[in-house]
Formats: sequence, structure tokens, C-alpha cells
Amino acid sequence: MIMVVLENVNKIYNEGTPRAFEALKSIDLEVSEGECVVLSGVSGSGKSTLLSLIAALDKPSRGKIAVNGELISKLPDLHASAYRAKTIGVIFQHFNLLESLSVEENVIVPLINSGFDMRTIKALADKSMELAAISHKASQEVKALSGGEKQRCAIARALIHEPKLILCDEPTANLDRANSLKFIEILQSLHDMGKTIIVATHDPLFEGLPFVSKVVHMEDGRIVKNER
Ligand SMILES: Nc1ncnc2c1ncn2[C@@H]1O[C@H](COP(=O)(O)OP(=O)(O)OP(=O)(O)O)[C@@H](O)[C@H]1O
Repeated sequence: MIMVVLENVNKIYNEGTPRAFEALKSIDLEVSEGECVVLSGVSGSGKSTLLSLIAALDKPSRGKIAVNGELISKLPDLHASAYRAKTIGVIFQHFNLLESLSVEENVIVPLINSGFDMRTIKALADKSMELAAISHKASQEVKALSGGEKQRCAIARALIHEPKLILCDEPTANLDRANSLKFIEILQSLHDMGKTIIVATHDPLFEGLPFVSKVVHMEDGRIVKNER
């Protein structure tokens, strides 16, 4: 099954003004269920813009985007947040954690108002903290964590909805080599579980990873190479 399809997608920031800027130009892309795809390209080539459209955090100026069979390119905001909650887990280089709460409290934040009972929430939190290799710090305040641990807390939070599609934007930008390698291990286990993963990165550590099925190279808002 195809998980993500982009057809002739353009994104123009400040369209119709003298500051108009075409950040994405005629993008066609398909990602199958269970694939791990790396988006590469220098800073400013359009990787984050592409991820934000797939996450329905922003809308394309032209073209169609479908994720998990749902056409998301024109979703109204309310539906866009429901779509994200149902389908997407996002991992950024900045973790946006609540520093004075514990790891576990941060991880369950997305489930506040979910209607799940506390036992279910606890079970989901335990599962995602384990996947993100941060269970041993569950009750620790986030402000006392290392950078790598903060990221693993953010990963656990992104996994709590059991998303089918995981989007990562420069996930290793603030990590040292040891923590970057640990991140790649977590990614491998998510891949082994059948998750679909898209990682925007220019970290050479992602080159040649056995579970990466294709590298999509971007330049100046275009896909210039799509290698298997
Ligand atoms: N909100 C915005 N308004 C105007 N231009 C923007 C906006 N967001 C991004 N851009 C421009 O679009 C281009 C692509 O930006 P984008 O963040 O997608 O690149 P990137 O490849 O992810 O870079 P990085 O690796 O630095 O995050 C850049 O030239 C950027 O200045």
C-alpha cells in the first residue's frame, strides 16, 4: 500500500506579494507503507517545508497530497489536527518538552482529553517509553536530562498515539555521535515494527543505512535525485 503520495506539489510563501518565494517546485513523491526514506539536501532546499505539508501543518499552493488514503492538501485546520493525532508522529531537532514535568508526564500530554482511562494511558506510555529507550528515566524531571535523553523523551511522546507515519526533521542536529547512533537504532526498531518513516537530514550517518529504502535529494525546492 502507498502511504504518502505527492502530485505536482508547489509551495509559494507570501504568494501574490513582492516577497513571494517558491520553496517547493513540482514535487512528485511516493512512499510505500513500511518504507524508510531519507530526504537530503542543503539548508534551504525545502526539506522542512515538505515535511510540514505532509504533516498538514501548512498547505501546498498547488498540487495534491494524500496520506494513508486521506486527501490532506486541503484539510480545514480542525481536521488537520485530528489527522495528525491519528496518523502522524513528528520528531524535531528542538524537543518542545515541558521542562518541569517528568518524562512520563510529558509523554502522556498528547492523550490529555483523549477519553482514554488512566490504565490505558499508562500502558501506552510504558510501551512508547520502552521503544524510545527512556523507561529508566520515567519519573525524572525533563530539566535534569541530557540532550540525547530529552530527544528520546520527545520520541516517546511522538509514539504515544501509535502513529503509522513518523516524520523526523534534522533529528540528530543537536546530538553527539553516540546519541545519534542510538537514535538510528530506535529508528531501525520502528522500521522493524512496520512504521513508515521520512527523515529530513544532512547528517552523513544516514548514508547507506541498510533499512533506508530510498534517498530523495532536494535542491532549490526540487527533487533532483531519487535513489533506491
Ligand atoms: N514561512 C516562510 N516564509 C517565507 N519563506 C520561507 C518560510 N519558511 C521557509 N521559507 C524559505 O523556504 C526555503 C526552504 O526552507 P526549508 O526550511 O524548507 O528548508 P530546509 O531544506 O528544511 O532547510 P534546513 O535544513 O535549514 O531546515 C528557504 O529558502 C526558506 O527561507
